[in-house]
Amino acid sequence: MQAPFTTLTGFRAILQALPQPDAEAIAAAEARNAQLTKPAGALGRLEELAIWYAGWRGNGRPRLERSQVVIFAGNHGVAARGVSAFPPEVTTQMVGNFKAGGAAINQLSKTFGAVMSVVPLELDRPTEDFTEAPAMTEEELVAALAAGWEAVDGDTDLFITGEMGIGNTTSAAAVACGLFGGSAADWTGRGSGVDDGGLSLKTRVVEAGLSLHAEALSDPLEVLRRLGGREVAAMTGAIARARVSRIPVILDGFICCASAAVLQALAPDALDHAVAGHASREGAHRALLQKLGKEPLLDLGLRLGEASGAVLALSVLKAAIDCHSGMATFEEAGVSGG
Ligand SMILES: O=C(O)c1ccc[n+]([C@@H]2O[C@H](COP(=O)([O-])O)[C@@H](O)[C@H]2O)c1
Ligand SMILES: Cc1cc2nc[nH]c2cc1C
Repeated sequence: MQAPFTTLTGFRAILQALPQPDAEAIAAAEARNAQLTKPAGALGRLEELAIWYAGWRGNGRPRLERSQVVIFAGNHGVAARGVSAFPPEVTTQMVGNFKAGGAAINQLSKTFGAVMSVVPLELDRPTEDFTEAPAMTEEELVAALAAGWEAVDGDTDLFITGEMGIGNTTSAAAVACGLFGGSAADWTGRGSGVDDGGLSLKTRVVEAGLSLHAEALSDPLEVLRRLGGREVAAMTGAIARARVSRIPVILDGFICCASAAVLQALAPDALDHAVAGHASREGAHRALLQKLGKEPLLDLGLRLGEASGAVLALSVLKAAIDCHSGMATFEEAGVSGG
């Protein structure tokens, strides 16, 4: 579906009129949950997950049959500053690997039956180095938001987005710092594996970006335009599209959550359709999840990105829905209630 906005004003307006989950489906799911053959609350967070999912799908006894995973890839001008453990050409090389089926996310998507695709965003035209200029023009930001929006299949039951972009933990740290304040050091981490020297350089780079753009950071979309990147913005657009179509989302790691945070800053309920898939090993991911008010489903020490943690969490969500929709009630099974 073509994005229903061609300007940032248009994108902003969409976020001011978001649909809510279906209250009747939530009530039906709660009633069903109370009758299932288990002590009340014994399935812990699985119960909340199933009821949350039922609300967004508008069905008190939902199914999860079609999951979509989209990986957005972008290159960052700021990568030339030496903020990553890997050279910038790895972004394009990994896109080749995704297309050939050789990356972790290809295997994980296969394991959990998700349809995965990759969307490279002008890889031969990196964003501007945000320590010197805004990363993107307004037109470039709108194009990236629209690319994200248009990548979502309106018929999917669940949406997951991830990214590939050398330098993007620097960009995501700057976006998080721009949105939430604090010092650059609060938001920077080792990304793809920089050493102590790399981490202190990266922190100085984030500081320089924040200081250059300090006067313009009260608007979350300006934070995204000045400090973000194409794949960061595409994830923002995709998560927004899923919200508008009432498609539940599982968030991935640090970069994905920085993209999502922009939406929350624009509309406080914009992420009600999203759960946090996992806690990444990236230093500031937990702090970011706290700002989003999200408790991660998994904590496996991952720091890969490319939607890997979110797709692993899909297994938990699927299990929750299968229990909710497949279990017998006390009456059906002839089991005495407590
Ligand atoms: O998802 C995460 O939390 C995460 C944490 C560390 C690294 N990454 C991945 O590593 C790349 C960014 O690392 P860097 O050091 O180049 O900024 C990018 O392709 C991300 O997918 C992702
Ligand atoms: C090899 C490699 C694979 C990745 N996948 C997601 N981010 C990545 C970063 C690197 C460096």
